[in-house]
Amino acid sequence: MINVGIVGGTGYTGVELLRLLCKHPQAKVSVITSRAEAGIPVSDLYPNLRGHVDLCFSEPDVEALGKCDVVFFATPHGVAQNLMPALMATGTRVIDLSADFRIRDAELWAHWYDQAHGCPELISEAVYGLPENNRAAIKSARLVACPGCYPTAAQLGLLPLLENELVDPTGLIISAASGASGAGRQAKVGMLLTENSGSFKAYGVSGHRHLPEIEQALHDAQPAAAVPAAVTFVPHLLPMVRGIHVTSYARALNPDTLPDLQRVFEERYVDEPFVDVLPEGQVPETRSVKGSNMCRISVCQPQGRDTIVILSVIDNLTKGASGQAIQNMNIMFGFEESAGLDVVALLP
Ligand SMILES: NC(=O)C1=CN([C@@H]2O[C@H](COP(=O)(O)OP(=O)(O)OC[C@H]3O[C@@H](n4cnc5c(N)ncnc54)[C@H](OP(=O)(O)O)[C@@H]3O)[C@@H](O)[C@H]2O)C=CC1
Ligand SMILES: CC(=O)N[C@@H](CCC(=O)OP(=O)(O)O)C(=O)O
Repeated sequence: MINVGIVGGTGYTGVELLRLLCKHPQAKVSVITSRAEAGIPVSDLYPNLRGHVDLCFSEPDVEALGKCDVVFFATPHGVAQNLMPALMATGTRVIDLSADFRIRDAELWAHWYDQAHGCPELISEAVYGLPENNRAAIKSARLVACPGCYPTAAQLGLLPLLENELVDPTGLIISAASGASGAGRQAKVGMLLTENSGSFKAYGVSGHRHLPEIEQALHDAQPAAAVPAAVTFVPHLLPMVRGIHVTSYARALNPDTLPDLQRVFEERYVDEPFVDVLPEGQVPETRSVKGSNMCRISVCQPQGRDTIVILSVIDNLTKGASGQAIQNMNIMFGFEESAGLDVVALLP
């Protein structure tokens, strides 16, 4: 049994970590932090955890966290990077759900996140935590940077095409939509029920901070990588709580010699416990992954034309954040990859 610490336990990804970890056969949460709720029992704030989590929130404290085998950061960007040097000096391993260590170029990070990076010296050590692409490096990592929610769904949809050099990497279009829990628990007017229920809109059209992360990952996916991947990424806000739906469009490089795409996807993910390629002709729904760590994908070539359409859905809080973080923990500690994650989606 390993001891787990969570920094940022009152947020949506923090409480999702607790929901899953309290049933994990080989991990026990022993420290859970919140500055605002320090001293309060977890079950007072989250009654679904009553009888499952017998802990109080505490102030973030490096000494207490350093006694854990692994610490999850479920904090806004800019937080993990400041605590990281002291925490890693204790020898504990770290899984960061925030964006702090996802982008290899510290200046690019500073540009998109509008602040200087507080710990550039550890960026090169961080391993990007998309298990479907990086399992071997995750296993031995001391610091794992979990992918963002949109980047997870977008990459899983596009990787098979880019890895096989089937599509033009410079003309990728990713149209994505997320439920409101993607924005976190902090009060924001735009996230009020009265502001977004019964309505649908795009945001971040001129530039969203997930763009450089997606481009970096898709560029890495190409074997030759001669041309940088260039993506048009447009996120939307869906009037629901959980779920991400991504529609990606990619133009075939050689439409006349395209292989059977359904087979390409099925073969790419045949051994993946958390990627489900749907049978030809079916489309994925967000409700089919709600509360689960699954990504469901379908691929289609409408009218046999040059543009390939890939649909991918995840739960932003599970495969898009906390479930994927636990999947990474399982890999790092040599546990069954699906330990604690064998959850069937909640439908209806
Ligand atoms: N929501 C989602 O779908 C996804 C989120 N992420 C990322 O995961 C991270 C957490 O997201 P989410 O759970 O939505 O965020 P929330 O805003 O819901 O929660 C943030 C948590 O961090 C704590 N916190 C805030 N500031 C600090 C600080 N300076 N020091 C220590 N703790 C702090 C808060 O508690 P307190 O202030 O009391 O200490 C709270 O528990 C973010 O980086 C987010 O971008 C990634 C993928 C998907
Ligand atoms: C609906 C909504 O607002 N979604 C958030 C998702 C960002 C997120 O979760 O941040 P990271 O994955 O980078 O940590 C947004 O667009 O800012």
